[in-house]
Amino acid sequence: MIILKNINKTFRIAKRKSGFGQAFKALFSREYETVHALSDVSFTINDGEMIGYIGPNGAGKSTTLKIMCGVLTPDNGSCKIDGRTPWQDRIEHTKNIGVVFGQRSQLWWDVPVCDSFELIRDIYKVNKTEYRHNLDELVELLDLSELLKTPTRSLSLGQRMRCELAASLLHSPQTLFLDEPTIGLDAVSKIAVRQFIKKLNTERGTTVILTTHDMQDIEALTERILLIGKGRILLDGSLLELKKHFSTRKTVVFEYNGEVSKLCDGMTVTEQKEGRLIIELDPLICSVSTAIAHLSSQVEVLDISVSGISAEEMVAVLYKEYRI
Ligand SMILES: Nc1ncnc2c1ncn2[C@@H]1O[C@H](COP(=O)(O)OP(=O)(O)OP(=O)(O)O)[C@@H](O)[C@H]1O
Repeated sequence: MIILKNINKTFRIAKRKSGFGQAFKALFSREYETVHALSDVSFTINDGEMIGYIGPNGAGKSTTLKIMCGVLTPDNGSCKIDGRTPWQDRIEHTKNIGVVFGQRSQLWWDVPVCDSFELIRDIYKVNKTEYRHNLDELVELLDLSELLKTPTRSLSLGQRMRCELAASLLHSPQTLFLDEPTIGLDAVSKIAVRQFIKKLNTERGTTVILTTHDMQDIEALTERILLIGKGRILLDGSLLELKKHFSTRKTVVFEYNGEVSKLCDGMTVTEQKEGRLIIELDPLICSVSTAIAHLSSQVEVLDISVSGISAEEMVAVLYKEYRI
């Protein structure tokens, strides 16, 4: 279980004006400014949950993750992960977590992937049987057999990300922190990585904390989202409930034969051509079933699809609403 209570973190940054004269002056007297990266951040995550931790650039996501991993110490507040304080019980804590930072690598650049894995086994002191079992499973699930003998520097981004995921899981951690795990991946690799994370959560019960700007990751993986903006937690809720709350309209696409002569109140046409009609519905005025009945009475309906707000649209609304 992860419990964060009133975590604050500030960074002190040296201010420097441009120009050689100012650079020289800064050698003798420096001015500093304080950045409040996290302000009173509190939340609880239960074992086996998969959380989407979202917010705009600079909101404080990576800082929170680094505190939870024990890399950064907060100014004050408490963080307990399975009863341990990450920055105080670092060795014991590290044995129980896996971390993937999409922009950084934990693999040794010039050595074959399998050698990096062996080094990780040594660092984490994973016993041979457990290592063999985990490696076999990960090689199969992530399709790594062709990659093990390749040096990391020769891997494509998607191949490296699959190896990074495997590296973070060789010691069977109970909690996995993922910071933008699908950044820069092509569509096929993204789907493979998402499927793997989902499987890990359902089959091994691994707790997953995922930060991403890719709302398709959120849509595919998480049921609960935590929204952070300007260092403060602004919202903590179920993705489905949020979507329902923000879904003030529905989009219905009709494929049909014939002539649509009239629409009813609450329907707005966004596109109409060659037997295809896309309408936006205001559900308070016109329900989906009313719209279907109304159009079916005029034309032969061949196909219908209904969609609500996407996670992407919802997050755009949220960011606007909270002015972050
Ligand atoms: N080491 C550091 N030194 C100084 N300021 C920092 C440091 N790390 C983070 N910050 C500042 O803290 C704030 C939060 O940064 P953080 O990296 O946590 O944001 P983020 O939500 O992960 O952003 P992104 O989505 O762009 O990765 C930012 O204003 C950032 O400039």
